[in-house]
Amino acid sequence: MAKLFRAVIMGPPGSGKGTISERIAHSFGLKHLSSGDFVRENIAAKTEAGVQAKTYIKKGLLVPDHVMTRLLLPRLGDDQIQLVVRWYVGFPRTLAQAEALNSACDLDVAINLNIPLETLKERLRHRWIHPPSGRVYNMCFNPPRVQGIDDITGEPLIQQEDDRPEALVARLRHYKDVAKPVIDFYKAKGILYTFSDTETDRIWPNISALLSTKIPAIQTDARCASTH
Ligand SMILES: Nc1nc2c(ncn2[C@@H]2O[C@H](COP(=O)(O)OP(=O)(O)O)[C@@H](O)[C@H]2O)c(=O)[nH]1
Ligand SMILES: Nc1ncnc2c1ncn2[C@@H]1O[C@H](COP(=O)(O)OP(=O)(O)O)[C@@H](O)[C@H]1O
Repeated sequence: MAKLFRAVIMGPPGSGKGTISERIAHSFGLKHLSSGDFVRENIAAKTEAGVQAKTYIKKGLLVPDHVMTRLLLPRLGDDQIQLVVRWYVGFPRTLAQAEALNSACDLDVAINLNIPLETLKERLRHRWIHPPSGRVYNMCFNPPRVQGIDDITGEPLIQQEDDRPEALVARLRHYKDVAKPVIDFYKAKGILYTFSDTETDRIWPNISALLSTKIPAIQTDARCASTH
């Protein structure tokens, strides 16, 4: 059986999970599953879970674990996401989710982004997204070519409801409380890699170097395993 590479990227809202995942997708050809995008798809499609999730997101709260795990666990084995590499963004976010994921599969790497609070607030004030694709822009860091318009499709960009300052402070405070046990969980497993900086451009080379050492080895194992 081919060995899968499985990784998660964790960090508070605005820490760069989406931005770094785009770079990983581009450099390593790995697709990812983003729990935030998935929640937003369910809200837009008005599924039962989406309707439930919306009430929490509007208040800047996490969606409860039983809703998240019911939504996401069936998708984690979805081969359309990736055959050899699975990359999860924004999940798990609580210890209960980490334990649920752990009983479904083993992870190889857990990346933890540690970014100062003031930097997060400043970034999210300027964040604009293209909901259908999940593409993220920042009016200072990576602005679209035309203000308010997605570069690829020409469709309008929006500011997310939960990036409003009232929801934001609650989200950032809550993140800190729930993330600590998850970080400790992965530290105890010996797979935690923490990156601290105010700039994605300074963090990215270190993440890229880490993945270069991990992914080829695992993909080589996978090729060997599949020939025996
Ligand atoms: N100024 C600045 N903005 C950044 C940097 N890295 C990411 N951003 C922007 O900050 C916002 C939050 O990043 P995002 O990847 O969406 O974070 P996530 O919530 O963790 O997925 C987005 O608007 C990004 O374009 C950076 O190094 N500097
Ligand atoms: N794993 C999760 N557990 C609980 N709620 C989640 C999870 N992933 C996403 N959400 C909900 O969806 C919202 C948007 O998620 P996301 O796009 O990852 O944004 P951010 O990292 O900026 O909070 C979160 O603020 C939260 O309410």
